[in-house]
Amino acid sequence: MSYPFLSEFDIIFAGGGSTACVVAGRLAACDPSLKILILEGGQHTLNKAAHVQPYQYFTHQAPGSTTMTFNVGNPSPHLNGRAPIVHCAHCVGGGSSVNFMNYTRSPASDFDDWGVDGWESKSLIPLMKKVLECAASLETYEVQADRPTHGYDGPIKVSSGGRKMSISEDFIRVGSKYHKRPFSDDSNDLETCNTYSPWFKYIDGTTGTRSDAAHHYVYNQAHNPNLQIWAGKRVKRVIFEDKRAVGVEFTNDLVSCPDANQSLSTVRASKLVVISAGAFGSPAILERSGVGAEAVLKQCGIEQRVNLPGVGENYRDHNGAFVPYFGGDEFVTMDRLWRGEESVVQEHLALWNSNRESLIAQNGNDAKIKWRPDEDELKVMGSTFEPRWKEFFQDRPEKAVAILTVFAGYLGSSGLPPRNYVTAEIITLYPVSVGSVHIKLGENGKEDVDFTTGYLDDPSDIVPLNFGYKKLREIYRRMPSYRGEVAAFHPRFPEGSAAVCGEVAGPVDLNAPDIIYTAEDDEAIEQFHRDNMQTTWHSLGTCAMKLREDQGVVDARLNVYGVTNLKVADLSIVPKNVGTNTYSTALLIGEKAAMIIAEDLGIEYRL
Ligand SMILES: Cc1cc2nc3c(=O)[nH]c(=O)nc-3n(C[C@H](O)[C@H](O)[C@H](O)COP(=O)(O)OP(=O)(O)OC[C@H]3O[C@@H](n4cnc5c(N)ncnc54)[C@H](O)[C@@H]3O)c2cc1C
Repeated sequence: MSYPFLSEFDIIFAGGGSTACVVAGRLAACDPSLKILILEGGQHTLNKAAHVQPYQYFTHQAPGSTTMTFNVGNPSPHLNGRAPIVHCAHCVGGGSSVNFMNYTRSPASDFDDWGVDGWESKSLIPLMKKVLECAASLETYEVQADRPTHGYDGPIKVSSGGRKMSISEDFIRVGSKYHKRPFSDDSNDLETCNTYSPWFKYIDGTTGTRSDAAHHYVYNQAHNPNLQIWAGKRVKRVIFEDKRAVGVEFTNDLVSCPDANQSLSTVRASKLVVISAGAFGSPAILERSGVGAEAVLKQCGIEQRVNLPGVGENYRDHNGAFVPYFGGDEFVTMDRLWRGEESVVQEHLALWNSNRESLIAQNGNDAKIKWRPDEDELKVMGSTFEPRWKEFFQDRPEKAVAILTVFAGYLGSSGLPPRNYVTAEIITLYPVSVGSVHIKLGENGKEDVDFTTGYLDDPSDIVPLNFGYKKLREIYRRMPSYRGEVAAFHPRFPEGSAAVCGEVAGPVDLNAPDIIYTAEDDEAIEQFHRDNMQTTWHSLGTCAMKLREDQGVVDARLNVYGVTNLKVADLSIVPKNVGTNTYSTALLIGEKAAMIIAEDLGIEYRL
């Protein structure tokens, strides 16, 4: 069948998020004559304050936001019947344009665990720092000089952000004393964990702006007419001639352009189609193109082109809980800015425009521990976690069970009274539970999503959350800014319990006894997490790079099995979870994908 193609490009990217921008930007820089098109469902982000000014990151989660897609999961008995909502980005630059900007890297061994040729840590580390003659590194690490695993000449800037938060300094000081863990100034060296450390950010230390993939890989090549971004365009499916991908079909995106017509257009790709629509978008495009499991396609009335039952399976995320506390009035938090108090915003904008030592270049989150339990903690965590500890963590000192941190400010959308808050956060890093994301035909005959998060399906997954709640509470109780718990957002402890929450005058002594929790209290914490645990926005794995017979979707060179001229490049290819906030992994996959594609197309890779 032949199609009336609108125009022709060498490479078309279906989706213009973090990874797509890296790949497209690198290829365009290597060969400016290459005709590249990025089709992105969301809108442009170029120089828009909500994307460029770091402090605004949480605005993207507001109800009605058009820069996010709100994916509603199926109700789960492990979440007390709740249907969890997992957001993903919907704008040029994808997650890199809306994320919290926390700079974290996984242990090098995570990549070795994938077991995929060419993706071992020894092949990937050179992409993070400049050791390859032909390539620049992906980051410029502004916080410390001469660190062997960091890069110093890449487009993505890593700094400590604007004005430092004293609450985070207290977290490191109190945490390391009370929790008896050492301090380290770099827990992102691909190995170190279990230390109290500063948490650096994807923020340019000179300009105070977000270091996203859109501005730093693609928008900065606006002089090249061969690199085009068409925003507000939703890719429906890949077009094939026999088994060869030759283009894509797209329409106006209903969220970005609600009034535009919904007619379909096609563009031709003479060399390659790269699906880069993230963990939700990429499997959906494959399934709409007839690549996937028979039952899924049949339910949607789509003719199967390639039987790939792994498409949409292997969904993974990290598990998070955000718990607010009252903070002392005399401490600096992000609350007044986040509430939009005009005088404070103007004051900090003026600072930002002059010397950048401003809260505009902050996310309120300057410290963390990548935590591993010690013997005593493991005893308290009990037998439900023991098998998981022994099988995965025990002999691997570089693998953390969770990240514990505090935000200086209330990170939530409930209208709390205007005062100072601190939010404690736990992110568990290698949950066992796995979910899936597929398209389905909704009751109205329109396409819908059939999304199972898998959250807390495995009994071991809730244990670190429960333990982390108690540990973070003990740490924060000892910090100078502590003024008690915002009870409505904590577990409902029974009346008379020593754990009952509420406002207090100030912190307890560093050596004060820990709160003793009864079995009933523990049950309240368990129920709290089943009712409230949430995504950490680290969705991945749904087009896994594995052997085809092992439910793989792409091979080690990112080719989709069973067809030609079609690759996937984004976090959906990650076969096993990574112990990190995932922007670093998306950047790395982008760098690696660019080299693979250049090699495939015979382009000299020199930057
Ligand atoms: C709210 C939030 C906070 C985060 N915080 C951090 C953090 O602090 N630190 C960190 O390291 N990581 C963080 N992350 C994670 C990180 O940003 C993501 O893991 C990463 O950006 C994913 O990259 P990707 O290329 O796989 O997908 P994305 O960047 O999500 O890109 C996919 C793109 O494809 C587009 N798309 C989807 N379907 C279609 C279609 N059919 N047609 C056209 N376009 C389509 C989407 O609109 C999107 O722009 C956060 C993510 C979010 C969402």
